[in-house]
Amino acid sequence: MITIDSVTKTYGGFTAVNDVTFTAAPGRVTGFLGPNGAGKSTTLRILTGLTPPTTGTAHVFGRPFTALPNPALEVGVLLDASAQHAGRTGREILKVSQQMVGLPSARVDELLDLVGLTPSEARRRVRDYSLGMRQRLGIAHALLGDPAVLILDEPANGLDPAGIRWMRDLLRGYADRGATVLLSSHLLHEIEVIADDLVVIGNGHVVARGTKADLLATAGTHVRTRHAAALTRILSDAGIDATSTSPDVVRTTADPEAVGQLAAGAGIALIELRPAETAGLEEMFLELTADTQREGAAA
Ligand SMILES: Nc1ncnc2c1ncn2[C@@H]1O[C@H](COP(=O)(O)OP(=O)(O)OP(=O)(O)O)[C@@H](O)[C@H]1O
Repeated sequence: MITIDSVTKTYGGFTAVNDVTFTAAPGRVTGFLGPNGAGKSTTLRILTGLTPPTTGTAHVFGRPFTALPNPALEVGVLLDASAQHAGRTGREILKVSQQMVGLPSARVDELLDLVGLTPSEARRRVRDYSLGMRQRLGIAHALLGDPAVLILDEPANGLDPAGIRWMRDLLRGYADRGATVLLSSHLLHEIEVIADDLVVIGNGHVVARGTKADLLATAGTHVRTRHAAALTRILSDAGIDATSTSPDVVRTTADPEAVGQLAAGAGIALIELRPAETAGLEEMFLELTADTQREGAAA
């Protein structure tokens, strides 16, 4: 169980993480999403004791990470797959940790096998690893102590399609066996497929959190038109709840047929008209974080 309670982090006058609260529960994969610079890595660094919060608490199993007696046996962490000793071989990196944590030496081969690094790859120095191989080694390192909590920052980064599927199955298997899995990713499709719960962060604030099913099952109709403001006005005048969520998107509680008729009556051409529940994670993400998107900010 991971509990982040009212965590704020300021650097000088800049607030990187602002009153962030969420939990990640056992048996579930929690996806942590946000645009570049939203505060994901800072939150995960606070959670793993690398950065102190300015205020608030971040707990794993009810305690700060730094208070866990042998964290590697309880929490698997992958924050930066490139942050490994470049001059050591993959096997040596796992071996050092296996000895430090006090695990049987057979665990190293088990892990190499689990993450699909061959014996010859394991003998190569990490400086000669591809990004995907580093990522696999980083995942092996996180899983070494068979922890009940996994905290992974962009674990799919650099993996090929087969690798991404492998990782998805691996994390799903962990969660199904009762582990708490918290992962951040820019790969929204991956998160949409694997996550049970979502936390969306923008500009340091949590802008949405809940089960994926609840967050994606928004009732109503999604409309795209070059005349979003005019359509919103017409729907509102007809007593229908409608909001323009971005310059060319309108969300409304009316059904698609009613919206189509009102738009046709007003001579407004529609680009898209469909039930909102089919809207995917990408759309929800872009709408929720529209104010904080670099590209979207000027639109
Ligand atoms: N040590 C620091 N000093 C000053 N500002 C910092 C520091 N660390 C992070 N920040 C700022 O805090 C904000 C959040 O950064 P963070 O790395 O947490 O974002 P992120 O959501 O992980 O982004 P990305 O998806 O690009 O990795 C950014 O504006 C960043 O520049």
